[in-house]
Amino acid sequence: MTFFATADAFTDALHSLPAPDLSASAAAEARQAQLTKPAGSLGRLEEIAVFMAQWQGNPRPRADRIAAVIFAGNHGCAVQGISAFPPEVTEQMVANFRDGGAAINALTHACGASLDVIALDLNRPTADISYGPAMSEGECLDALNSGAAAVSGECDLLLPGEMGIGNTTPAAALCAASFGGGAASWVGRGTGVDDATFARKRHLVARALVLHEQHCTSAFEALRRLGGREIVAMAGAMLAARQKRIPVMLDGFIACSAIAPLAREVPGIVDHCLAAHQSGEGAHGRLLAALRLQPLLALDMRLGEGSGAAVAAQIVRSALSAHDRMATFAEAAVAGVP
Ligand SMILES: Cc1cc2ncn([C@H]3O[C@H](COP(=O)(O)O)[C@@H](O)[C@H]3O)c2cc1C
Ligand SMILES: O=C(O)c1cccnc1
Repeated sequence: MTFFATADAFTDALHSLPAPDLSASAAAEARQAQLTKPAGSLGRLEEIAVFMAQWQGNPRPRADRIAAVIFAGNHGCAVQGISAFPPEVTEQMVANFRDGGAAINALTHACGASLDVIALDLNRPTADISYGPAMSEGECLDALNSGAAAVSGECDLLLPGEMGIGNTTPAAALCAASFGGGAASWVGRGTGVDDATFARKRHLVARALVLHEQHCTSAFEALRRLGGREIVAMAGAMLAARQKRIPVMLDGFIACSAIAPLAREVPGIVDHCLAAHQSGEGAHGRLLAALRLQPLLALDMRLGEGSGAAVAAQIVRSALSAHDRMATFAEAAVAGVP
């Protein structure tokens, strides 16, 4: 199904985002004020309940149907040796996801989420971003549409994840093109690369920026030139979720890099997103700050796959359980504020 027929259609969608339902959030805030606890004592759990209410348009929001979707893609630049693992691991991990053996399988099981795995042309890597654009316009649109098509309307919370050996490199390039600072500010150790590989990554991103940075005048063009199919698909899924008012739990550095060019163009695109955690990838803290998001967790995870999002989804479930199940002062006959 085609959600974005052209680059302009994608840009138009980005510039006409639905607003939150403020009557639902006001009703949720009013309920929080009546629950049997001192005001504010559940801290950010209270904010999460109100956040979920305003996007679901429901003063008693639900987290029964949590959907994780992993997008997988391969990267032309991976042949330069920029990961601690070889590119064939992308496809092998897709098989592992389908067999149920990966971290994300265990973590979605723990939080009660469904898991879809969408492999995007794994035998056709993107072009090397240090030599030219990663994708043609048509290829970029295909990836955006694959992402958008993966978002079911029957979903309370979306957890976009990714798998793509080498993808911390295009992710760093997207961050630099979106927020400045150059390669040195954004390139990190990914799967745990040694010093020589780290230097190669920085060099590759610096070259890609020389080639593309001045042409990244729109979110679409940044995604097309510097992204990868799985990264672009996450961006498409995040935008489609917003169009359906489905809240999104952002995972680590790579998931956040997907929304970075969109946020540079329209900062409010992150309003329906929560940041699950601060990843161990060095630049993730800087990226969260640029997106103006406060992570829920800091567990030194640095995996991707949507793993941090699946852990943080349990916090959302806790927040909504308290919001829905607690008694009010009146119901419990507890003396409230005089
Ligand atoms: C076995 C394995 C499972 C993974 N699951 C996620 N990633 C993560 O590591 C990759 C990014 O790091 P880099 O840029 O250094 O290649 C992505 O595939 C990301 O999802 C994995 C990596 C490996 C090796
Ligand atoms: O934060 C992430 O998303 C991440 C970091 C390192 C490797 N893979 C993913």
